[in-house]
Amino acid sequence: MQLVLTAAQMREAEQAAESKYGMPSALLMENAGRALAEAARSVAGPRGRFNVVCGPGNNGGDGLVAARFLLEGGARLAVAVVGDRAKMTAEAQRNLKALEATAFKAQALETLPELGPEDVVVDALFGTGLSRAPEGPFAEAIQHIERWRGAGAKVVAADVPSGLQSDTGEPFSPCVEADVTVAFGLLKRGQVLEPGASLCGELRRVDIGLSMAAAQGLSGPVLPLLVEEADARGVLPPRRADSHKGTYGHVLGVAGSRGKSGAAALLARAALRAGAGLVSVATRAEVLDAVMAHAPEIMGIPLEASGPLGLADLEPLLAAAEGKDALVIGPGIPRGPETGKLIGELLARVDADVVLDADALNAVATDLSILRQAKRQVVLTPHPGEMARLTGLSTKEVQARRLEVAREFAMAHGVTLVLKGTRTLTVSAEGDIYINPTGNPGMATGGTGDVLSGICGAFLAQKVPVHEAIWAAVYVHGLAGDLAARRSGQVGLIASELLQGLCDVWLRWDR
Ligand SMILES: NC(=O)C1=CN([C@@H]2O[C@H](COP(=O)(O)OP(=O)(O)OC[C@H]3O[C@@H](n4cnc5c(N)ncnc54)[C@H](O)[C@@H]3O)[C@@H](O)[C@H]2O)[C@@H](O)CC1
Ligand SMILES: [K+]
Repeated sequence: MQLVLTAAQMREAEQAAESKYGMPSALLMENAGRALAEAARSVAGPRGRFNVVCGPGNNGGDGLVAARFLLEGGARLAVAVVGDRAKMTAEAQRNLKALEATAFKAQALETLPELGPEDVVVDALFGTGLSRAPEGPFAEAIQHIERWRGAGAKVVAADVPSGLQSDTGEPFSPCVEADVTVAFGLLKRGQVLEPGASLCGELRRVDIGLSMAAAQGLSGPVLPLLVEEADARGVLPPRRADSHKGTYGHVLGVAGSRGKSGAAALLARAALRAGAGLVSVATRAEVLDAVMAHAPEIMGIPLEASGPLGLADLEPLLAAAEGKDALVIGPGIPRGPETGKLIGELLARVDADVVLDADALNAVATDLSILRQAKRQVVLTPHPGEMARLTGLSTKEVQARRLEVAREFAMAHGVTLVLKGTRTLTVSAEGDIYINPTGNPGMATGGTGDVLSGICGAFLAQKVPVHEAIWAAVYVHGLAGDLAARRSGQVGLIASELLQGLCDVWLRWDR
């Protein structure tokens, strides 16, 4: 897991490094610039040359340090300092002086050489201190960088692609698009939230000597965590030689209806592929055969009442839930006026963790107080539209404040919340935020949500503690999509291919 900070928190950490731990910022900058030079070298061709574009702040200072190291290493390079030299920060000025202590001189932007495919641009115009849209010479500098990139040069950004807002991931216009972004010390929000994450290209975090203790007790918003592959890989307990199907838990899916039997099948098959020992599906009697036709491993429980799910289904569902380790309610269910009440009764009485998805979310939106009455853990997996219904906000408002909206809801209602979308967020009932890096736009297709709910159910049934089970399920789901897209392409990807993708995940992890 990687901590993700705001620009203000990053400044605070840097100040703490200096005042509490004796790491002067000049030394941090030296380390940052050196790592930046190494990254630039790593993407250059054998005869590559370097254009280093520096701004007035400490980001420019990093660029000047990098230039000094590149020069020392014998690289062919040109450096431009954009803006008024008199307004540069003291650290940047000092590094300009150190660079120009030799015969080497920084030059005007317009006089930098044109670049081609072997070459590299170091973008050190703005970092976390960017406060408004770049204009005048700064905008021109970004246009130069874009042109060189268009000609095939690689762009290596110092900390943040210049023009990107490091707290939100939203770009100003213009904004640099980088091939590699070297993140100094700790990650910033704009590097992991889209569209910022894409504008960063490959993100390489480097240590710059910032004491990790400096990241403790920072003020401001809670620090989200970026989930990494090693975290997700370690979550499922190893399969012991002497285990049996009971060891891996029994998932009950309450899902499907006429015309939507596939939702139940995807949920159930995903739960099986995610390692659940047994999977049962409770659904309207008339569609049970259709659901079970998808996989002989599924066990079926017919719900004999008719019409939308309601209180008439309560007793059969309570009986079906006996001895189950996790329930997944929602994909493809027939929703009616009593569905929310039914779910409330189940939450209060069933002795298993419950995942609510799809129409189950819409059903509980009218009375959220039932969430607090739950006997065990509750997990909600809304997409932004469902989140809007749950909160009474517009989808646009949800998307504009994803972290905050998700966290407020999870804490207010005591649930684990998965807010789907690019960079899906998982928020624990305690308010811890996990940002997911896996997945791709090919997964924006019907049924992928049903697969996710099945994976969540399977991990819970395998007794993984809820706070880990869910961010791990989200990670695995996205990775399954990434691996499946290698066969089908993003355009061709369909939800049932995520099931094979899940197997690819287990093979990749030797599980
Ligand atoms: N403070 C430290 O100890 C360290 C800082 N580091 C670097 O410092 C960066 C942050 O440095 P700064 O806070 O100096 O900020 P930046 O270097 O990102 O630039 C901000 C400067 O540009 C000005 N500015 C902001 N937006 C502008 C615009 N649109 N047009 C024209 N001028 C604009 C600001 O007034 C300020 O002078 C980090 O991203 C990182 O690269 C690293 O060297 C590591 C150590
Ligand atoms: K930059």
